[in-house]
Amino acid sequence: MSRRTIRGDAEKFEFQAEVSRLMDIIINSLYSNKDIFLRELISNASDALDKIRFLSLTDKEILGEGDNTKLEIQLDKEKKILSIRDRGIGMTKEDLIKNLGTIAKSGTSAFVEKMQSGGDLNLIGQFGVGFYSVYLVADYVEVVSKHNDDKQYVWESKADGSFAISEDTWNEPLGRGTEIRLHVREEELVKRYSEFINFPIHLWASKEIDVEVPADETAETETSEDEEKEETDDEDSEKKPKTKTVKETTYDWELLNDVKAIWLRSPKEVTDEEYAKFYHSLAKDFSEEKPLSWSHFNAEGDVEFRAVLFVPPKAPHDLYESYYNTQKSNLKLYVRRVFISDEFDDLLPKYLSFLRGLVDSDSLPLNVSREMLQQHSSLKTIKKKLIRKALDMIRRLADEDPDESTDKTGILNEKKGQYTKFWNEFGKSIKLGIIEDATNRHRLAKLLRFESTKSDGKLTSLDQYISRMKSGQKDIFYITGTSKEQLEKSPFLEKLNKKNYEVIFFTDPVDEYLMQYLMDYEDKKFQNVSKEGLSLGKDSKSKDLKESFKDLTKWWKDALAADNVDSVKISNRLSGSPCVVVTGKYGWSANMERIMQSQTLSDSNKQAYMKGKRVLEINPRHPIIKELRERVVKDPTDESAKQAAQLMYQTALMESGFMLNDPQDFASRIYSSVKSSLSINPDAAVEEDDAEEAEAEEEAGAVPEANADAKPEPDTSYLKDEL
Ligand SMILES: Nc1ncnc2c1ncn2[C@@H]1O[C@H](COP(=O)(O)OP(=O)(O)OP(=O)(O)O)[C@@H](O)[C@H]1O
Repeated sequence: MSRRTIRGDAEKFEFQAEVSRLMDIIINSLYSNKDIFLRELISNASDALDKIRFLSLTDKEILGEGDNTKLEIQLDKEKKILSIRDRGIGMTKEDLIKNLGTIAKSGTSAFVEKMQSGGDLNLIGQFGVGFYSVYLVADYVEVVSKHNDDKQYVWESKADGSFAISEDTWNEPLGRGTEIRLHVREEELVKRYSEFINFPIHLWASKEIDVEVPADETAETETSEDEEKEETDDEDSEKKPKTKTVKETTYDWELLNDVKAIWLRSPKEVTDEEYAKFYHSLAKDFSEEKPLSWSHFNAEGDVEFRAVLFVPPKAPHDLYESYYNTQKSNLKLYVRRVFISDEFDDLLPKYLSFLRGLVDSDSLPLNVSREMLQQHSSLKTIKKKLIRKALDMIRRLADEDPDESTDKTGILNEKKGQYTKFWNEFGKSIKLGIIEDATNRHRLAKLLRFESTKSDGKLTSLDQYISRMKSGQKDIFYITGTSKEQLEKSPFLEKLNKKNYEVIFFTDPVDEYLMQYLMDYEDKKFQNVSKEGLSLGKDSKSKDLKESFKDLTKWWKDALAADNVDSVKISNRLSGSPCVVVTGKYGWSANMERIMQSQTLSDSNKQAYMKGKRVLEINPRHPIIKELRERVVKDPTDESAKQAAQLMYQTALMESGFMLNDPQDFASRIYSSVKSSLSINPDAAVEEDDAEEAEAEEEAGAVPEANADAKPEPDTSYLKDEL
């Protein structure tokens, strides 16, 4: 029995606020692709069937008897009610309250936000709130559910901020499972989305069939003249009993899908289109975009398994949010064709958690608990092979991309630019891989891309860098900072650019961590050009220069005693700038210091320790430096030389990417320098303004406006946890 009003005696509940907002958006949406609700419901039904099948592995009784043992989905439609029934695990009263309304998942508000900024409703399943898409087509929904541990209940809602639950005493008992009844606004129904669901889906459908019935008198008189003529021509026909064919409507369950397991087929027989469709149903990603790549293979030997891995076309919205805190793998594990879990975190390392796919193994036992399975020794082997295959697949993406090849003869094709696309979506994962996976570090480093002083605005690789190295160049040079534009102007690049050395730009905060782990590549060491140890070949004059600036460097070091400067040296990296501040080889770079200071929770003791030493490097050919040397040699107590030296140091700190400890001190030094260049008396005071003072007193009582544009702190929590 169905109705369109909420039962009066039902227990009423309010939807959690975010859920209610989400439903408002959905019910008022003008989205035309409304049939997505069906795939969400079929996918939920399939999940519920997976759950009961998994439980039945250890407890056969759980499936019950008769029809209850049939793991299937049924679609039925009468007038304006569409119902989808599964014999899955079902929901208890508490499940109904929690799952369908009162507990907002993390995806709820993320999805609401996305929708408010014009996001695509099609992505609803990826945010874990697919159920609510039923309100795209229905204005009243009933969920009848029976779980083995509870009685049968009905959940109902008109998406008006509340829902109601009643014990079900009027519907036919379901035995076990869930029936969702949609009271649809318009009549619509579809057959898609059922492909790749591993349970049979039956549709209660009407069929027109031809039936032979005896022809009666009236029928005969209605025959057309032509037919009559034919009949009289054909002598024999007159002797047969007269019958005619009429159309009759019958109802029956029609099987919609052919429950095939794509991974069991030979990769040669599966078309690209089938892989793309399989990916879409696996990832609940129903955008038009195809996966970037896939790998379908059969591993033999001690441990046997089949697997299909996909690189999605886009990174999920929360890929790097709390990267170190969540256990999330996107691989489905099957044992001998039976779905076991999609929460197995030990199949792939974290950094590859962006991959989608499934593994089906014959080498794992079926009748053990998930925990026991997690310990099984074969898993290690599976994981190792999966990583190899995944990295091969990513490498292939690069190899097949004509943009990646140095040989420019490659013809235009659809693979063009695909590695850049991959890199923009998942590059950070490759970097995290280099940090986390020592065994595959070299393989992952091959996949690394970056811009450099010679990459011409494009991405380039370490192999390409090496192929361009100057003869005699031993190290791979790089610099870190916030943007390429800022780094291009850095004084650290002056000499390197002049001498035509290539320097890599690393501008992602994670790059600083990356370079602590990536020490060398193909026997070449990495050298941060803002750190000590930069060698650009022998300079024959360096010894003499050092000697001739000894007075200045010693004097300057003493003058900066309070500033923690380790030494003052002649620089080999400067051309146009007078000086620069270099950090020690093993301490933090200026960029790293800035990153650490912006992290609210970072430990200040550790900061002081890691800051490492600072070296002021001076350009012996620069006129200011030459002048300073002369003055210092003449009179080491020269006050204006001291002032200038301090100001030069602070300016160099800034230019080298450091944050100043005391910006006020710096500003007042600049102002006195401006005064002297304008020939103003250094003691000249600022005039008083009576009118301004009076105004200031008046305004003191006013409430200041809140700053609505205040920018939130960047989220670097995933990095915090790394340390
Ligand atoms: N047919 C069903 N049988 C049993 N439980 C169900 C069924 N449909 C929904 N549920 C429960 O309700 C929850 C919410 O469903 P919803 O579709 O909104 O999210 P989800 O299934 O977790 O994610 P997704 O949207 O990706 O399918 C599910 O997690 C499940 O616990």
